[in-house]
Amino acid sequence: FLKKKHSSSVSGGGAPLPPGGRGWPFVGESLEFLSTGWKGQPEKFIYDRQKRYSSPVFKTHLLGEQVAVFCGANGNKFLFSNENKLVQSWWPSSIDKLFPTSSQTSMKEESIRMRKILSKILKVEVLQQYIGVMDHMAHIHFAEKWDNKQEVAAFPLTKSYTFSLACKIFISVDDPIHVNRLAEPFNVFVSGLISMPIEVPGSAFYRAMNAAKFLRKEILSIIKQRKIHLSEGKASPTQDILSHMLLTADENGRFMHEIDVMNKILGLLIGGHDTASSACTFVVKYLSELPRVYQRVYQEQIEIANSKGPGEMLNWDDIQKMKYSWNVACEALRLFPPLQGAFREAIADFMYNGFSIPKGWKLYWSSNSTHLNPDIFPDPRKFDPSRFEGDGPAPYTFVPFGGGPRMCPGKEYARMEILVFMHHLVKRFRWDKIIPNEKIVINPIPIPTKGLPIRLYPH
Ligand code: HEM
Repeated sequence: FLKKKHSSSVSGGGAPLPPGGRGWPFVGESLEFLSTGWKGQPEKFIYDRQKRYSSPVFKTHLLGEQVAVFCGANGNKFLFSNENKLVQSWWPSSIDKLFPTSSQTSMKEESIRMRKILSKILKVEVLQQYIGVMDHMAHIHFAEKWDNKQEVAAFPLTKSYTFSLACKIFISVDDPIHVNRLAEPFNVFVSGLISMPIEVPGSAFYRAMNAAKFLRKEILSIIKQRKIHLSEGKASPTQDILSHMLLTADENGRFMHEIDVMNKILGLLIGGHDTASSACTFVVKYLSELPRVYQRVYQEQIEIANSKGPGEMLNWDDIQKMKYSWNVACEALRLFPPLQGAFREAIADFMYNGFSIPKGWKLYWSSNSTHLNPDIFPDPRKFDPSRFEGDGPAPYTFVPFGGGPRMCPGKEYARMEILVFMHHLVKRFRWDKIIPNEKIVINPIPIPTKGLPIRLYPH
């Protein structure tokens, strides 16, 4: 009884709108969009439509919004380089409601200001000082959760690694009881992020709102206590990202509101663990499948390990030496990008490729529209880290972290934590997958359905 809607193909100004469909009333094409991910093929939604409409931009209806999907390197370039000119960041309403802002200024101004502060705090010079902490935390993690085990499930463990790292480096929480108290509500919160924003008891969104309330209260009390400790000289101004955030002013000398600090910390804790744990999991998967790749990573990491004195921590130079390992991680990020893409909103009417894009439309870029394109990455399903040697992929084709002014501010942090993880893993073990063809789902990040159980063989 639900008839698919046909949409008009010409905008008010006369230029044609991009080709495409509207799908079903209310849900639009959301189910197809999400279900291709549940089936492990998120690229199918994009490639099917690109083929059907023979166009690098097509329109669709997702999450209650009229959306234009921009494809290919040119689409990425256009959206990334027109930030705050023709487009601005936009998040689905479920995310928006879970992250309210205290801001009195416009969304655009506020996000530019926040971005500047965040870039200052997550810049390489600040992060370098945490490599030793990451190394130490990784050591404890492996000693407690991997050593002396014959079999483990890699995904829950990588999640525990990235989450405990984030708790330590962002807010100096390292007591395992406290970390565990935060971990569960975080999982509930993340499950509600991409959901229908319906606040009825029992819905994913309702549970996420409750989890968010609890987490806000916890983080706010950590912030208040930290402020007191900083003023009394009992806490260090550089001990973690929270201290940096409280003490970093924008160019007008303004500090962040407590509420914004809380939301940013919440955002970092979320952005900073599920994505990176997915990346670590796929590194584990590919290293078990490809002994030659494993051997080269092992060689690289063992040379670094052997160059260290007893008890000497990894440092920034060591991270720079992990070139092959990073190429391997990049290839895993190309094949299974933790985030499939992100949204923007048109802040003016504009033309793209002969099509009219009306102000207010939501726009979407997707990493898979280039990552799995055989014209850009020949034999795209093949795992081949040499793609990243020399100059590497052409601009705007390899985009797991996005690009332009809104590129993921946690990229360097992620690189460090993934490489430190690889260092500890290969230094200790070889491993086999227990389930040879374990299914992968994308919901919304890619994960092996059974958590990637592996059998460990210590060196
Ligand atoms: C492998 C790991 C990661 C991947 C693949 C990844 C990817 C992305 C992508 C694609 C975006 C959206 C960019 C856009 O809107 O165009 C993003 C945004 C963001 N990421 Fe990451 N990320 C990762 C790790 C991290 C980490 C470790 C942190 C925190 C330390 C972080 C913090 C953020 C934040 C705060 C944003 C929002 C930025 C904004 O809206 O301006 N991410 N990330």
